[in-house]
Amino acid sequence: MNSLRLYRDGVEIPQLGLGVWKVTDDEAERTVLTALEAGYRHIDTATLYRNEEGVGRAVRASGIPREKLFVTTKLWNSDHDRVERAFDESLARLGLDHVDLYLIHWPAPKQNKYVQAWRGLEKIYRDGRARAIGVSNFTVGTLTRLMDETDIVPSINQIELHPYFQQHEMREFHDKNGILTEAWSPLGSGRGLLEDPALAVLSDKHNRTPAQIVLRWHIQIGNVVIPKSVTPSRIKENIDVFDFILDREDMAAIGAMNAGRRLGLDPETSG
Ligand SMILES: NC(=O)C1=CN([C@@H]2O[C@H](COP(=O)(O)OP(=O)(O)OC[C@H]3O[C@@H](n4cnc5c(N)ncnc54)[C@H](OP(=O)(O)O)[C@@H]3O)[C@@H](O)[C@H]2O)C=CC1
Ligand SMILES: O=C(O)C(=O)[C@@H](O)[C@H](O)C(=O)CO
Repeated sequence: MNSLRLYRDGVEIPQLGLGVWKVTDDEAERTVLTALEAGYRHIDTATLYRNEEGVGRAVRASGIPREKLFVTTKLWNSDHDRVERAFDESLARLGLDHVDLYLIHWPAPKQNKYVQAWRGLEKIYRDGRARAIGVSNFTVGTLTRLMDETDIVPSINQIELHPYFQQHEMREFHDKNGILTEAWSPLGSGRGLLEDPALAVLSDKHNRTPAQIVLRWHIQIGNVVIPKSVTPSRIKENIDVFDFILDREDMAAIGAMNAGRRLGLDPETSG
């Protein structure tokens, strides 16, 4: 499994992980165990997903040493002014004494508490209870304010990113500031991307599924990527993307799919 270096102090994040949004707590236990057995070592959950307990049960049942696993969870919008208590509640639900990555889930600019929330994550990081800290759904504006007003640069920004919504501006800003880009809804969240004819051509060329083509594209442009599936065959298929290469023509064909088509909420206006 490829890893990307997450932080200056050497924390590494597996480049591909399993996302579990919209997975029930019971389903999450089975799904995460299937993924760990398939070789995944990185799980992405959140307080919002209401499945941290199931993720924790799977982590313990797997028998895999904790230090071999990378667990991310996220601070929800309503907890921006109670960060340490919310973090303790997440650890308790997960049954863990630390997480590998803690994220602010959304900046929620209308409530204007994300700078205060980040200071709480800085303390959790300094106390060693999160090996790394980052953000999600931050924009150039909210990231710039965070970097101007606080001490630690976020290690990662998890944003909506897939062939229909390629986020060039954000990826360039991240690269300039040493922030990793992590792609949420990397497969287009089951809303038609994988049926795009351009992917069928590449699928035939490489004898790989459209999902594997898309995930390989993410890997080759340097994204951390967290596809979700509760289907065992797909969970296995999605991690089987490290033994083929998309050539320049293939990458250009996917690049041409960029349509500015956002599928999720707009960080500028939501929360
Ligand atoms: N920070 C944030 O605000 C957000 C974070 N996220 C994170 O990103 C993760 C991934 O995004 P998400 O929106 O869940 O969706 P994805 O883009 O990962 O797509 C998941 C959908 O694609 C289907 N699918 C998965 N693999 C395949 C395959 N190989 N072939 C065909 N279909 C496939 C799944 O079906 P099935 O499960 O039935 O197999 C599901 O319907 C989330 O789970 C969450 O962890 C997501 C949204 C927002
Ligand atoms: O809330 C929704 O409908 C979404 O679009 C998701 O982005 C959700 O807000 C979320 O943050 C999942 O991580």
